[in-house]
Amino acid sequence: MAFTAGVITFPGSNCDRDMAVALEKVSGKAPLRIWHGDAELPGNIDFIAVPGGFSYGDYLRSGAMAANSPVMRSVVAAAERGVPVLGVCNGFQVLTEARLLPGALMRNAGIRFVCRTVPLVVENASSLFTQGYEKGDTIQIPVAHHDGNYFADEDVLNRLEGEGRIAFRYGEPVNGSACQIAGVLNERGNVLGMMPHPERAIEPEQGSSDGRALFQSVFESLAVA
Ligand SMILES: NC(=O)CC[C@H](N)C(=O)O
Repeated sequence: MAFTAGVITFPGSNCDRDMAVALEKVSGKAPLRIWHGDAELPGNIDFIAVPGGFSYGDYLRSGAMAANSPVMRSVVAAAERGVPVLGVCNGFQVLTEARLLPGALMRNAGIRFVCRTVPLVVENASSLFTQGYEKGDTIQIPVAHHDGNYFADEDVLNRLEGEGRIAFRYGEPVNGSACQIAGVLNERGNVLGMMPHPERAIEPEQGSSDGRALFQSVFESLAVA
């Protein structure tokens, strides 16, 4: 496919390569690798992935320092132009800290790092990221985080619910997230943040290939855009 995707790398990112491999496997084209200090994104960028990891060692708050890096000003501008942006795990934390998504990711309710494959229920199957699923599908996707406990005030939670912006919910208790929220969309629907890692569930050898449909959805939506 003729799309230009990009994967951002911050100091401490550790899922950027996995994300790049997943994007290449699904689209057939290697994404650009973009460094956090690059203030300019290529003008032809069609899709941006903000990957997981421990940017800046999770100091201050997970994602807080990365959200203030030069590249994020361009990511925010691209999101405002309608470019699809996916934040996974630490990427989700970065997107909330950059105010592209509402709410915050707090320390897991059980205090421990949670690392296992969990069931996710697809709540919105009409977004550009989730149109490859059916509403109500339960998919198996790995999580690996200590700050995945989604928090937002009641007004925000009601809005997210009412506007169909909860993309995924956990199918079982994982980290204490409000309303079991695992992934949320922005108002326009072109930014998705999720704690589980779809890039780690691309091929059966990984234990699940349920994440593949998410990337396929993005590339298919770019094809008709
Ligand atoms: N895998 C990750 O992206 C980890 C995210 C974050 N550093 C946390 O543990 O909450």
